[in-house]
Amino acid sequence: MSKYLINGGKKLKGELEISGAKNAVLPILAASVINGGKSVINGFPDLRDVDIMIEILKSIGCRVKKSSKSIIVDSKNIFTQEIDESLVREMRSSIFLMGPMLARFGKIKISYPGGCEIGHRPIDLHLKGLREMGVKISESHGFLECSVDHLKGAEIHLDYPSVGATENIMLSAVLANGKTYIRNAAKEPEIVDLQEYLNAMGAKVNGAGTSVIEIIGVDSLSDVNHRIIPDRIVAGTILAAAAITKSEITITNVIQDHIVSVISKLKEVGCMILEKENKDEIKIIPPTILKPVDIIRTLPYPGFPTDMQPQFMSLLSLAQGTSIVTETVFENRFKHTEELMRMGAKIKVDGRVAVIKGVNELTGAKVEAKDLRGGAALVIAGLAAEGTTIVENIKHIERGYDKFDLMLRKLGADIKRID
Ligand SMILES: CC(=O)N[C@H]1[C@@H](OP(=O)(O)OP(=O)(O)OC[C@H]2O[C@@H](n3ccc(=O)[nH]c3=O)[C@H](O)[C@@H]2O)O[C@H](CO)[C@@H](O)[C@@H]1O
Ligand SMILES: C=C(OP(=O)(O)O)C(=O)O
Repeated sequence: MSKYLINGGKKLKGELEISGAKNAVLPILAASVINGGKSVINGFPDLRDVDIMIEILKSIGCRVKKSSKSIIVDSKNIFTQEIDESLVREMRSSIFLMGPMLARFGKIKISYPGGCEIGHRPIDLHLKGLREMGVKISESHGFLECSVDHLKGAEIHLDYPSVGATENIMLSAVLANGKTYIRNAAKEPEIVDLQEYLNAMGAKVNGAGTSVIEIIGVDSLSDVNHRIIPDRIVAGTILAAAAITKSEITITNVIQDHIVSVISKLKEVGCMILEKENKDEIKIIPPTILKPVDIIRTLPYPGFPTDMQPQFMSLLSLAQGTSIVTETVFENRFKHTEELMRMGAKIKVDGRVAVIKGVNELTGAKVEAKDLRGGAALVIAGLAAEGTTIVENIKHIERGYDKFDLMLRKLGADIKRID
């Protein structure tokens, strides 16, 4: 089991370029099966989840070439619509194959997906939307068997703006007969990136980034070349690492509009944020004393992202005063708190609310990553802690951060990956 060994207390410095977004590249890779041709995907992050998605694509007949610059997928010769169960269980995002496979072949057999245990994570909204487009779905022994003669456009209202359901419905609607409207759609930037990718292959999708998305079905799609947007969660994580270590750093390849809610909370803890004129660079100047925040409430975009909640818990553990964090998106996303407490943090959790009483210092300890962002939060805490921190089970962290140790070492951190 690999782990990170961190000697805390070192200041970070310098500049770091942010990688492409995991949550954009995963649905886009799944979407590459729709066109029956070539997709060239640039600016991708080199992650475990990306490799699993590539394995899935290869296992159904796609030719995939991954180099340091791009992933090229040729989906012409797909020979099966059954997705390997062991791969699907590795990663939640395998569910994104439903929409594209139904759009192209009218069928798919897939098991329920695995992934980080941050909540129950049902897929009822995905299935409801697909059923409204004419898909017949039978569920037995943990498998979903879906089929449709030809998808038909539909008016779909989501009870909750689910990111995955919005994307799966978009993906199935691009080749459907007629128009589809998704109302109460999720507005995350990764959905806008998916729209750009689909439209670049000839789809007609409008409105991504707002709560109503219109998709006009087309007959066929062509080859495509696309660059993935920067990862707003990696950007936020690095800014949080700078804040907790009181270090001035600059990040590049960041879209400031995508992290407004995170920047607003960094300002509340006392950080100065200098947004460079060319708009894809941010410099952070942290205060000498971190201030607590009254309220952080995770919400769908543009609200404060649930994927930044654990990292802020680490940060607020060292603030001078008491902060309150409410997790509204996932019901089980506080697993990192017990580990933070081993490092000296003072946190009380009651249901979906965590009360964090700032302490003067965190101390290095042996801790375990229980999920992706919770694991990143422990690394950040380790950077600021006195002494040595060992973060175990880092396979979770490597799902979402492209060489996290290297990234932090570039900024001067003392962190080593040990196999
Ligand atoms: C690959 C990807 O993009 N992952 C992101 C995506 O996950 P994901 O797409 O899974 O997140 P959703 O927006 O779907 O989930 C949000 C909430 O809706 C619930 N729900 C969702 C679907 C459904 O059919 N029924 C249902 O009840 C979930 O259990 C959860 O409580 O958005 C999350 C919320 O911003 C982020 O944390 C994840 O990083
Ligand atoms: C929960 C996350 O991702 P996923 O939906 O891939 O599990 C995340 O990125 O924090």
